[in-house]
Amino acid sequence: MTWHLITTQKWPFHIQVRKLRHALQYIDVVHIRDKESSLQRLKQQIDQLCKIGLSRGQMILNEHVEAAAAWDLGGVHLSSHSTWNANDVKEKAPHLQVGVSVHSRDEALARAEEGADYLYYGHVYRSSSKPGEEPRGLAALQSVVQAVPIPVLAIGGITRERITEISQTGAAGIAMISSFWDAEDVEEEARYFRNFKQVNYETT
Ligand SMILES: Cc1nc(C(=O)O)sc1CCOP(=O)(O)O
Repeated sequence: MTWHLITTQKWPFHIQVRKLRHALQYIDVVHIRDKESSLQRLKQQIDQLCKIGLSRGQMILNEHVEAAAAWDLGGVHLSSHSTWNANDVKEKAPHLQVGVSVHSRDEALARAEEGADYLYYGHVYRSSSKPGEEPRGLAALQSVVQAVPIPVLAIGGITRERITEISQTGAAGIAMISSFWDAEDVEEEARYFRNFKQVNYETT
């Protein structure tokens, strides 16, 4: 299972850096998702993450294709209503991994066709980040996983208790906000997800 940790606006960035520092050894990918900050501010944030030991290759930037390429990050993640598509990103910056958020099977098929490297499908469970919106559920996740030839990561309301059933759908991984950032012990939380990933690799 791939594990993406997504940054949040709920906690100030310096608090997120502090939390990340504790969990660093267990973290694979940090998706920097901040729709408000300037590019200058995002650059400062990325520099701070580098300083605590994350590599640029471990970072995915939300939406800012040119910046992700210029700063030599591992990838870019596009929202479902992005003005970019994966094909255009690949033409501009072939080395960037391109992820796209999708909310239906048809969207998933279209984004895979356009050349996305991976998808987020959600929200699978009720999520405080999507208040009042009905979750799409595990069966819908499984149907997307089966429809496309690229990895699908589950997003929305992901917790420890749910990752076994998520992995049973064939999903390639999980992406999360709250259950990491709001955990009392972020190191323990991160260790759990990392260990799950390793167990899962061994058994599949
Ligand atoms: C950023 C995001 N995208 C979603 C989608 O369905 O596309 S759900 C979501 C929020 C995920 O946050 P949490 O882990 O706190 O539920």
